[in-house]
Amino acid sequence: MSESLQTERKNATFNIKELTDTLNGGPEETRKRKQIESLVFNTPAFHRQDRFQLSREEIYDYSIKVYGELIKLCKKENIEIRYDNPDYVRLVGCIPEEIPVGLHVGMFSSSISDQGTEEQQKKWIPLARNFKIFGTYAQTELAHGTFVRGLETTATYDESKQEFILNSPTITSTKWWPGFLGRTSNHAVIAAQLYTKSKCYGIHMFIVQLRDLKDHKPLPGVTIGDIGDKFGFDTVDNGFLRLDNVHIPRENMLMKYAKVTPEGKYLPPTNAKVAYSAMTLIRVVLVRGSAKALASASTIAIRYSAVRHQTETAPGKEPQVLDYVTQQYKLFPQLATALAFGFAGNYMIDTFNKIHSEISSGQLDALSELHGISSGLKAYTTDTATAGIEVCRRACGGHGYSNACGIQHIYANVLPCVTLEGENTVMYLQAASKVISTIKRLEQLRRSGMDQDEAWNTAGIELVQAAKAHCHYFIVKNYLRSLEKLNMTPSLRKVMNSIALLYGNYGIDENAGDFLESGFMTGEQLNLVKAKILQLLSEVRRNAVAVVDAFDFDDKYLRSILGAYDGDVYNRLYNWAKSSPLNKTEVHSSYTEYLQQLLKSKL
Ligand SMILES: CC(C)(COP(=O)(O)OP(=O)(O)OC[C@H]1O[C@@H](n2cnc3c(N)ncnc32)[C@H](O)[C@@H]1OP(=O)(O)O)[C@@H](O)C(=O)NCCC(=O)NCCSC(=O)CCCC(=O)O
Ligand SMILES: Cc1cc2nc3c(=O)[nH]c(=O)nc-3n(C[C@H](O)[C@H](O)[C@H](O)COP(=O)(O)OP(=O)(O)OC[C@H]3O[C@@H](n4cnc5c(N)ncnc54)[C@H](O)[C@@H]3O)c2cc1C
Repeated sequence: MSESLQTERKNATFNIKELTDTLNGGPEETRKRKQIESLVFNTPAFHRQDRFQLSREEIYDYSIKVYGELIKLCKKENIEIRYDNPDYVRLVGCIPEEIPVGLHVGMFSSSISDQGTEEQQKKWIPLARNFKIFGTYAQTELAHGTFVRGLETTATYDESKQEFILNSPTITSTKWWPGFLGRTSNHAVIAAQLYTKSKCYGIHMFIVQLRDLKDHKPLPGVTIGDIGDKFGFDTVDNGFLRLDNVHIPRENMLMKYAKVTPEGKYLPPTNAKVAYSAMTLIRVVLVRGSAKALASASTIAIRYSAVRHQTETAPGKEPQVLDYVTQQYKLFPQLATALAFGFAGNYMIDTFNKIHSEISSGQLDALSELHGISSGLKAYTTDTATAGIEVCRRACGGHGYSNACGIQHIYANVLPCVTLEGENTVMYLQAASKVISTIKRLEQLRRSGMDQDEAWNTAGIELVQAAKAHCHYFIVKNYLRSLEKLNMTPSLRKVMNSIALLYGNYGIDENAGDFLESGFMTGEQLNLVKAKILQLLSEVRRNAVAVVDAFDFDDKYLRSILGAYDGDVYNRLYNWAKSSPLNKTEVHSSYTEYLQQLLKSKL
């Protein structure tokens, strides 16, 4: 155990277990979480020491093995695999890999339970829940992702056979990106333009079988595969799919809201946007996911900064890098942001569950509001978390560039979230319409003679800025309100208040121009904010390691040599390097192949 970390933990002014329980929702919640997590951390199949030295194919193979182990574990422990089952959420939450269950449960099954009729749910949900089928959610195409109304895949109703014919009419209509589509899934919920009696009724959702359940071979008319290597998400076979007049029964159209009768008559839904519900759920989940990812990166960087000593500030005195104010200014706002986003994630899940039950009972009024806030917060938290995670990685210096750091994999897994489930710029624009000052700008542009679309596009930059400000304001307000509601001992409350004040003041400092431009604050007041930040950094310094300890991430989840709980960084780093496949032999074969000839040649 690193002496520096021991001292940090001894100096803490609050009880770490109390904060862990507070963040988990109480001691009983902590107990349940740790009990469930121990199932994963004590199962060797879920962990590979050489995970970051595998090829793409080996990594995919490993992810499918983990998928199978997870399903077996859930069956053995009688944990129902539903996105609204807390034990299931705890279980998948401690597996730091993207595995197929996420899309199968979070989008494929949830689309059917949200938009399928009773009969359709009775037929398909048990098959999905018992993993008799593996599903994904195939909406995005090669040429369209954001513009859902512009998707080109067609579903044409054939009255004589009472079937839909699914077709990819152009190369650009090829489904492209859906997770676990390329090799894993044998079914998909597919978004397609519905045609009946030669009329188009827009995007609707259809259950389509893609592969044979006996030998997993693609069915006739189905061309399917992996889209190739990516920036990250290397466990995921994001796929492509082309459909050549694939016939499905009429009953495979999700018909809780919109319907097509056997005679081919289209019956519209009360709200066309209910078809988009699966996207909203994932956006809500991504808010909490961003918080967890930033908390993980903060844990690694702050522990490492407490262990790392660098540069003499006085003869013979080499301080911890965590004592440098610049290091504190990098890391403590990330820690504060992770806490703020955690509270925002809790709010979003509670709000989603409340509105979701209203929507399920047919009350659709709050759908638009839920869409606006979930889109805005998804964009704001994923943008901010990815940037903050990279700040944490850089704060680890040279070792931050080694895969032994562990932050790279957190970053690579969060980075696509700024695009998937709605490209962030476009998502901001879904919350901006609620911000008054921007509306005034739009009205001014309209008065100048522009039409709505032109005015909207011209005001786009301000719209996005307004949406970011709106989300930031919401997160600060929710953070303070959440702290007020929590029972905490005075010592813990003092620490949490300092961190919350740091988050608020840091946000003002980061956006000082907006506060000056709007006349909301003067230069003098902004200087007070800067002074307050310095004071808060020194307050947080004493407890920073203890606060990240309270997140209670197991070393097996963090997979970080720099951020391990015992802080034994240098021995671990040396052993990790020695285990690298490149060091298997004293002399690498390339020597005899190439270098030796070079040495001998008469160049
Ligand atoms: C861009 C918009 C938001 C709007 O598109 P548009 O063509 O401009 O307009 P529209 O379709 O006629 O809609 C305008 C209207 O529809 C509303 N709306 C839009 N989306 C939703 C929603 N989700 N819930 C509830 N309401 C929604 C909007 O608020 C508009 O309402 P309004 O007419 O103003 O009252 C929408 O199409 C959209 O969400 N695009 C992003 C596509 C997306 O998120 N794709 C995700 C694919 S699945 C995925 O990435 C999974 C990754 C998971 C993983 O890998 O783990
Ligand atoms: C790792 C990963 C996993 C994914 N998984 C799935 C999945 O499981 N299922 C699925 O269906 N899809 C999936 N997707 C696709 C994802 O949902 C889309 O990529 C995403 O919705 C963005 O759409 P796009 O790619 O068309 O980007 P585009 O919209 O083409 O974005 C390109 C640029 O255009 C800008 N832009 C576009 N429209 C507007 C506008 N109206 N106003 C202003 N600017 C605009 C954007 O801001 C962006 O800067 C996945 C993608 C990734 C990266």
